[in-house]
Amino acid sequence: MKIAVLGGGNGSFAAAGDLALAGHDIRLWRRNPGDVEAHRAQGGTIEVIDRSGRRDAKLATITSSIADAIESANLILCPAPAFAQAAIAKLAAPHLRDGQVVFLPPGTFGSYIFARAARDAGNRAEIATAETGTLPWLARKQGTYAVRISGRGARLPTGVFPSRLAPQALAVIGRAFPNAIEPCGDALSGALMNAGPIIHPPLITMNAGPIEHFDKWDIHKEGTQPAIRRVTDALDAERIAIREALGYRGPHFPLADHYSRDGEPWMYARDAHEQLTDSGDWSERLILVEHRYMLEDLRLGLSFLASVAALAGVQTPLVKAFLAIGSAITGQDFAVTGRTLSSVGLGDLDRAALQTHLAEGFK
Ligand SMILES: NC(=O)C1=CN([C@@H]2O[C@H](COP(=O)(O)OP(=O)(O)OC[C@H]3O[C@@H](n4cnc5c(N)ncnc54)[C@H](OP(=O)(O)O)[C@@H]3O)[C@@H](O)[C@H]2O)C=CC1
Ligand SMILES: CC(C)(CO)C(=O)C(=O)O
Repeated sequence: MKIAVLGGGNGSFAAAGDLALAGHDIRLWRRNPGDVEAHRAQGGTIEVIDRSGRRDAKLATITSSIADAIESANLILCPAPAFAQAAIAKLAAPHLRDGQVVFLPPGTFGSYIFARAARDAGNRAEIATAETGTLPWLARKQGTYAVRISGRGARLPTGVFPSRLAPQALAVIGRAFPNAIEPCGDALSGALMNAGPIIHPPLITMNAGPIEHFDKWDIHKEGTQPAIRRVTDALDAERIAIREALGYRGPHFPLADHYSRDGEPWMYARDAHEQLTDSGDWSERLILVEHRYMLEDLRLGLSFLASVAALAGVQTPLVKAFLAIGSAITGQDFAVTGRTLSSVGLGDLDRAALQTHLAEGFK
């Protein structure tokens, strides 16, 4: 299948490399022409490192023209941080065509931002946008053209906008992720599966001391202690309460299952947490005020959860507490700079009107 992969971070390199090795025709788009030229000069490959060893994946195209990347792609994959979505969506919007599917792993409701950008660009093509709860690869770049994959997505709960197009959209996405895609309803349900805003805020704020003191700190190894896990579970309970109040059925993919040795498997294979900590790749230098854990998951992810909680009538004391702590750490008011239903253009809708819009799309 022809797949456009947008972005140049860990997730985009893992996606491009892994899907090329699986036999797909990969068109990688990056914003910086210099990075694209250098990658072409290197030969246009990505070295994928995993339990099977090291393999070179040859990409079909590497380009800084998003139109070229998207043209004739069946699936457009955007594994970029949520704060990049609006800019990328605006560039892609005029070029999207009937039948194409845009998939954001994960999304923070970015699937709606892509759909609205197409609409705002006057593009009336019948496209579907979709999102799931995590990146289908636990991945860190190892140098400029190599990426280590420590785990892969096994179950990807996926919501689609508009949800009336879900059967067609999920069939396309399923060709790239065989046996992993699980329909979870509309795009808001997909957004409410996102694990990043649950796992990262407690890890980075409760580890703020060691993160700032040491050159490198592994938030998943030494940084994941029982008190933090208890807070993460309580924060996750707020996310699940929002889902239930809005009528979304389970499974809700509680984050606790990610750490568990029995019970329901989570989104990655059962030993993923151990694989991740054993890799050593998450022993990182984190600049708290700049890192995506703060500016993506805490600022955008939790502010979005807070706004949906308000619509659903659910109390979310921990969501609010972490937003306040994040704002204090960064000196930025996340109530102003965050993502909300209003900031994506849905502030005027009540619950029923929102659910109809998510099912039907733009008229
Ligand atoms: N990595 C992982 O293991 C996991 C990641 N996730 C999630 O997956 C997503 C991707 O994560 P990851 O790849 O690690 O993140 P990175 O921090 O590696 O992504 C950064 C990349 O995003 C691209 N980017 C940033 N801003 C823009 C922009 N305005 N326009 C175009 N491209 C932009 C840049 O590409 P360029 O270099 O070309 O400029 C940059 O290299 C995030 O939502 C993350 O939370 C979830 C679970 C695991
Ligand atoms: C590995 C994981 C799931 C937790 O930090 C992640 O989201 C990341 O590295 O960005």
